[in-house]
Amino acid sequence: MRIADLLRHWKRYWELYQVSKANQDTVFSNREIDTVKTTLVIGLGLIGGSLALALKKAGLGGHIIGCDRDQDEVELAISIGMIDQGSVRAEDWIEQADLIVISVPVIAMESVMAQIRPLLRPDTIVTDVGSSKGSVLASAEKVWGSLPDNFVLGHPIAGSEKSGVAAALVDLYQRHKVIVTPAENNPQAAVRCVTQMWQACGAEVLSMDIPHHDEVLAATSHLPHLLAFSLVDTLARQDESLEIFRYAAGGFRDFTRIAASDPVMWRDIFTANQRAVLKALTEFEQGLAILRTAVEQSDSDAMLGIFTRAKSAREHFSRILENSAYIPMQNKLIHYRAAPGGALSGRLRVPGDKSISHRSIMLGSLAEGTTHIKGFLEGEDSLATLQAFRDMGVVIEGPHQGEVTVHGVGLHGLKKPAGPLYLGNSGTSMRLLAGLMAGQSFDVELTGDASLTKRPMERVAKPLREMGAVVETAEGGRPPMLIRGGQQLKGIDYVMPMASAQVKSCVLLAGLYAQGETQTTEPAPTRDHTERMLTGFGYSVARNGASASLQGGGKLVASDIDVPSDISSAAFFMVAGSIAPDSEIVIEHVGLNPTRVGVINILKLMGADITLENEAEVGGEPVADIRVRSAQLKGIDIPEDQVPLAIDEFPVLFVAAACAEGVTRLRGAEELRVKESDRIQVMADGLLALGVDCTVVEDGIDIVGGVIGSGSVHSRDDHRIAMSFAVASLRSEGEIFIEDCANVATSFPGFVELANGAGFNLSVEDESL
Ligand SMILES: O=C(O)C1=C[C@@H](OP(=O)(O)O)[C@@H](O)[C@H](O)C1
Ligand SMILES: C=C(OP(=O)(O)O)C(=O)O
Repeated sequence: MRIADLLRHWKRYWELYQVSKANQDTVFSNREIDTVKTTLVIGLGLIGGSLALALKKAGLGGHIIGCDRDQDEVELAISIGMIDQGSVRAEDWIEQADLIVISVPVIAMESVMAQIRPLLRPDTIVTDVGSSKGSVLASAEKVWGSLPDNFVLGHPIAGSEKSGVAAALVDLYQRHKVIVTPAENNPQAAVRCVTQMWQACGAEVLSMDIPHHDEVLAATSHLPHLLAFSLVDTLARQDESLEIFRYAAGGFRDFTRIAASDPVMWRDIFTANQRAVLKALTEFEQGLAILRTAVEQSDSDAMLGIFTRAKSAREHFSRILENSAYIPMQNKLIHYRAAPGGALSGRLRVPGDKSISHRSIMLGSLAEGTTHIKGFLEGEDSLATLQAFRDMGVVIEGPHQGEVTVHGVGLHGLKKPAGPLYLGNSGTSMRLLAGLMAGQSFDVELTGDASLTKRPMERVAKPLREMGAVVETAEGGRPPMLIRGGQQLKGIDYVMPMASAQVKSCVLLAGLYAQGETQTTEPAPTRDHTERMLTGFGYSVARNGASASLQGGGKLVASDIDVPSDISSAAFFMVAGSIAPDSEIVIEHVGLNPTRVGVINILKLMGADITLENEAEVGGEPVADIRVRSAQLKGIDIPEDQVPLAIDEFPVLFVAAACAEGVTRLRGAEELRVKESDRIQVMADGLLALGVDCTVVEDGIDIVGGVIGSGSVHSRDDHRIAMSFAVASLRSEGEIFIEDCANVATSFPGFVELANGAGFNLSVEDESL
């Protein structure tokens, strides 16, 4: 199994976990576990013993009886209060048990089942703890002919290298996962009972089918154990006195801890899950052979590729476990509580520009040579782009404090990814990648989170099809997008129906792979980072008024990139510094590309006190420090030509409008309705909840400046909405509670710390699972 597959499995775990979590209330509305008066645990090892302890502690399972083939273990279990009664003869207790848990090694399951069978009441619920489910099912089928209705297979993933009653822990299952693998004939009530039993022990219960379970476990648990056993054994054989272990460093200890696990149990597991383990082992051997060749040939690129991919996968995996990665965004539940008031002061630097960060990875990957990037935005959106290129075989080092090194593979060097490219919350990633993927030789599927899945993709699919690409979308032109490889694209002259830099960039990037000239003409100027960066990478782009064009078939030459701070992130502090009384701040090194400065123009028209200092040009993009002082803002009619130049800044501009004297009118901004949320409606809902008078129209809004009250607002999956209401608190009468703010990490990691450092008063409430 490849790393990408593993990650997908873990992601699936989380999805399943979400489902099980969501079902939890329903599960607990029918408490089958409460009807259990007698529980029989057969096998008092670490797993069975810990279960008995946890059930006792939870006061569930009624009378707990424990059996073990070792009389001493039974006596010990009784003496420490782990069980109420017990013996070495399970058959003596079967008839009285309402719930039986078979927690013996998989190899012994069949004989225990044979013991149970003649005495089992039809209404008794049975479950097991075997770590390979196919073999347990096979044993049950051998004993009963088919799996009894009330036998629900399960597997707690909470092993340890220790075993026996003495090793049992009352909290072994706390925050551990248990997988149940229900069969079609299992009644809901039986599945619920087993689920409730594990949940009562503190476990998170997931559900999956048996073959899937066995493959996931073979790859994530059985294979690592096999390798640890083998490595230690190999080294031990090399040096009979075991002298070598004296010098063993932490790496050896970390890697081989699990080689101290119970040999008999593991022999049984490998016997029971033989097929899936061998499959995982074959894939591992293939991976190892590739690495071996890389080492033999001193192939530095190949080694770096493997190591950086593995490092990023491992970090990603850790973040999943810490519940902080973007992939399980839906699992993160963070709210902001914004206390009213505050004056801002000091100098601050917001993170790197998101649009430029995306493009630096894309062009760096497709260039010939190595691209060094500084100031890269380590936000989830640009990291999604980075991961997508790693998934297509590009070696990317970093990011380490904003530094990234991309080992370009050339325009035709990408490899087919092992699965769909997951782009999280990021519209830019999906639309720009769609253009690039249209020119590849392989098929690709582009997917994203719930918010991205609602966004329109037909706007890029249509011109791509005109170029000869084969693009499928889901209903209504939404993601996922399936892009078929191997098509010869031809250049088109595309007159864009909407002002969108993403559409323009998509078409131009597809144009790199097209025969002849590709031209875009936009109805209004939009950000031109693609055009600038292509030029910086040695690819000629002709620009003529609203049109940009390029010839297909050229090449990109690696170029170093210094990403300026993101004006879209700086905008929150521009508005904050303007509306908070007695404030003066400097936002350093902000990118001031003329196609992005609408927010400054609009705020100045409203009377903001904004001045630029230290103006310079870095890597083809103008930058400056922005000084902002408090000012009394006034309502204006926002000039329509500024709309595309400030497209991402409107949520926070609406907050400025709410603090201004008079009415601010916005028109020609229907594009706001198809961002991460419908930004017109969602902002209006929040402003109204805070007592601000506003009226929504199809393409804009009228906001009457006045008093911002207090209350609760919702981000609706949109980072910029969350941050905008945090800014509003600087002038609110009371506290603003902002629901669902984890998405802020897509564009502005560290927002809360930076804002509080400047004078905000935000606290974070974490309701993550
Ligand atoms: O090209 C880009 O990097 C972006 C273009 C804009 O989207 P549209 O092209 O949909 O307006 C903007 O909203 C987005 O945050 C980034
Ligand atoms: C619209 C935005 O981003 P994207 O389209 O990339 O999701 C944004 O960051 O405001």
